[in-house]
Amino acid sequence: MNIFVINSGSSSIKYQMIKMPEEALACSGIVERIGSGDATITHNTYKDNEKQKHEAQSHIRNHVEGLQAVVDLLTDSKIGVIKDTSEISAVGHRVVHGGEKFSNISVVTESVKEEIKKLFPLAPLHNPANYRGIEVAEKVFPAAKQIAVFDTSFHQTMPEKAFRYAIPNKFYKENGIRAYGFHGTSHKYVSAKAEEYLQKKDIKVITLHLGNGCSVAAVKDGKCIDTSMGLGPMNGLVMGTRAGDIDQSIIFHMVREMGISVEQVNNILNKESGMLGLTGANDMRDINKAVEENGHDAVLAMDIYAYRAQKYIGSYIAALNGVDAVVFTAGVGENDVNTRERICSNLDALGIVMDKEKNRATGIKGVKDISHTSSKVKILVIPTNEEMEIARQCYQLMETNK
Ligand SMILES: Nc1ncnc2c1ncn2[C@@H]1O[C@H](COP(=O)(O)OP(=O)(O)O)[C@@H](O)[C@H]1O
Ligand SMILES: CC(=O)OP(=O)(O)O
Ligand SMILES: [Mg+2]
Repeated sequence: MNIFVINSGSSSIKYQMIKMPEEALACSGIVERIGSGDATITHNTYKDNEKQKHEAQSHIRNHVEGLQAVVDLLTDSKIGVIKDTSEISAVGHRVVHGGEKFSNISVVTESVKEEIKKLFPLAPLHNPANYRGIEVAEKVFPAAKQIAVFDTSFHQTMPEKAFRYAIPNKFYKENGIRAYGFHGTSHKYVSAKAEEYLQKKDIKVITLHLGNGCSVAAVKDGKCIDTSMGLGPMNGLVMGTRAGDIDQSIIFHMVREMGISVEQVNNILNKESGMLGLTGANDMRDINKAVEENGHDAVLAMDIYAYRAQKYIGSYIAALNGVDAVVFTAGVGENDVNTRERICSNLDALGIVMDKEKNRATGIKGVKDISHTSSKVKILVIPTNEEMEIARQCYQLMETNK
């Protein structure tokens, strides 16, 4: 069974086609800079685990044209992996916000789409793009079942003391204001991998998803008990362009005293803050370069980023009453040796000691154990695979609904 997984962003579409139950990746790719006039498609096909890269530049005005271009590659006479779109049984969509309605994956119906739409204000960078991805896929893959997999689902096991805010009850009861948490598909995937790697059940794991968006989760017996993101994917860790935790009075100060509109403040906190606001760059590769050149802003920004992560690790050790493993994942977590080293430094009192050489070792596929022999806690680098997790869940749903 072919499952096509879509992670639709505001100006990009990431996709993979996975054959299930073999879990064989047939192709993957990304359409970037949609609507800008110089959109690119990077499309990879896989044969005997060998990756072949095909790059194309194209005028792609919108998501419909983007996905249509991908379909042309999927069915291409030379590099195609299917003959017709009807060979795709299901399309799995990453949907970032599922609110309290969706603690599980869901076949897309008109009412599911309405619910996703209602959540636009809570995840303005993500849900509108995810919704558009669904609408486009319905046109491009009319024979396939459309399935939504929510970032929030994995966090629905959090106890009320973790997800409630200390604000008047009516805001929760009448307006659903609570912490939901995000990147759940990734936290679920890597925490399960940690269990598998340690060959131990019911372990306590702290998972750090450090990508463009960053979040940390405390996972006990495979269930999330707390996470750093809240009502929307804004708070918690310092991110590429998002501030993470701030004092709320900053917002009132900006609006009342500085005359900045609420909309602008939202934009500042979501798109102009985090590492971008502190250094002028949001990609850790550029910031690492600036650190090497002793740029003061870059060094300070790295310190702030790592210090925030350390504080969450400490508080989640308290929440879990101990920890067996700390897991790094996503673009920064998997690749940035300096950031991992900063985050794990000076945590020996908590039983966390990194082996710096193991941390810098390259060429290891799969799980990388970077803990020092003296470390009580395992420190693991585990590549996330949100698309595979989505494909697995879609396959299970298709099998049970047969
Ligand atoms: N080799 C690398 N070294 C350091 N950081 C990296 C490297 N590769 C990617 N990154 C970081 O990972 C980020 C992207 O992470 P990713 O998980 O792919 O994000 P998203 O899924 O949110 O787009 C980049 O912005 C960059 O900061
Ligand atoms: C929820 C979220 O922040 O997602 P991303 O990291 O893909 O931006
Ligand atoms: Mg991501």
